Amino acid sequence: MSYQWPTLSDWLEQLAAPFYQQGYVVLEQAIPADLCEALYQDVLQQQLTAAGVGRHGQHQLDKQVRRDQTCWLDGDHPVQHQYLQLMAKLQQDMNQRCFLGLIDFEAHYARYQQGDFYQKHLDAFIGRSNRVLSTVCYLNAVEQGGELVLYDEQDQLLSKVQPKAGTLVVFESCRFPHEVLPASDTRYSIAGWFRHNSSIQGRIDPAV
Ligand SMILES: O=C(O)CCC(=O)C(=O)O
Ligand SMILES: [Fe+2]
Repeated sequence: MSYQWPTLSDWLEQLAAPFYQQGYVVLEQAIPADLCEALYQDVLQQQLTAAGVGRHGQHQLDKQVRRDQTCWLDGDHPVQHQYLQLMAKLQQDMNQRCFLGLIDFEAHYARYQQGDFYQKHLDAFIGRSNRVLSTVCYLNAVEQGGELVLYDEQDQLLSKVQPKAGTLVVFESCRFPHEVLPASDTRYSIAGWFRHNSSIQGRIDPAV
């Protein structure tokens, strides 16, 4: 896989323009091809563990809801740091253009193996989470299965995304229900969330 990555300002424009119009964007070839390849090699080395639902003591392993395996990104690791730096640029730009007040970004690698899925859900509920924008970046191409399906607020199908290395999806966390259909081929991605700074009942990031 190789492609020419645009200038930073073109990149930001390609993401921001559709996002501003519709609250979500699906952009192919959205991270540099060599970075994508390095992240893919990196995730293959990681110890991934079964993902849970909820946080802060309410963390549950719920295999009815999701079956992926995850590992949080760590800014001390050079390749992961590069990805986080790129997302920091996006954060800055989103704050300037859309006044979102994002202060922070958290992200994890995820692996969906054959049969793994994530049922339809929202990443945040108004007043119950600091997650503002959800991001998913795909690290490998899959022939079939594992599509991300995005719905609108009326539960109408908006977009079905076939994972492809370098594709980035960004959407408003509390607005778009979405699901991951059962994977056939093993599928690697980075799911991340930009957050803002309101504490809710004294906690910075309660369960979603
Ligand atoms: O991997 C995807 O396409 C979406 C994952 C997701 O919805 C999540 O981790 O919350
Ligand atoms: Fe999600």
